[in-house]
Amino acid sequence: MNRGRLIAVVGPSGVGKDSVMAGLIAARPDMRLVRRTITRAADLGGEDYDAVTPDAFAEAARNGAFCVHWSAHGLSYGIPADVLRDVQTGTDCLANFSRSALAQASGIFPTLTVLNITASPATLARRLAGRGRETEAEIAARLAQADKCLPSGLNVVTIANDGALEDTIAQALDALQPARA
Ligand SMILES: Nc1ncnc2c1ncn2[C@@H]1O[C@H](COP(=O)(O)OP(=O)(O)O)[C@@H](O)[C@H]1O
Ligand SMILES: O=P(O)(O)OC[C@H]1O[C@H](OP(=O)(O)OP(=O)(O)O)[C@H](O)[C@@H]1O
Repeated sequence: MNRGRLIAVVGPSGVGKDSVMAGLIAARPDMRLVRRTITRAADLGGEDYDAVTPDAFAEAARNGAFCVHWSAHGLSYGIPADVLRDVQTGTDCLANFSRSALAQASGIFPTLTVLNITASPATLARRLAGRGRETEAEIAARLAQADKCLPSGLNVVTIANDGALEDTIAQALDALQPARA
């Protein structure tokens, strides 16, 4: 079977995951940019997501709407179930992911590829404040979780995003080639 990859983009809050993903999709429109379901108020920016209530999320999860879901920052996040079908039929799918959900995802997606974005603590703090989506307390809580480890044994590409976004995107595009094993 001509399998695609689930490309899970991970890294601390404010590191630039959504920004890098936007650049990747602009250069590789053949990939699917996964639209997540999140129990976050609508229209807060940063990414296009399906905003739902906690009750609606729980019901969707019970009904099998997600292939992977997790909780973080007091929110629930779900990856639509049809991503599994797309990957199995050859489409590379790009998703903003939790480091804590990678072990779960690797059991479902044998072609899981992890794009691990890093930046210094000072860069993270500056970017989160500049983004303006979270309160100061929420930003502090996110910065406290910046150093989470990745599970061992995964296919991981690590790229620093302290410099120009264009450079990071170019490195990521290069690292994600070839598209097929
Ligand atoms: N290389 C970069 N240089 C400068 N600003 C950046 C860079 N990458 C991302 N940003 C900015 O940092 C903020 C956080 O980026 P975002 O993509 O939302 O991160 P994440 O999804 O990892 O939380 C945004 O305001 C974004 O425009
Ligand atoms: O387990 P972790 O790797 O710490 O990730 C926890 C959550 O943080 C990010 O969410 P979100 O996009 O809401 O936040 P961010 O933009 O501030 O990273 C990421 O997509 C996960 O859902």
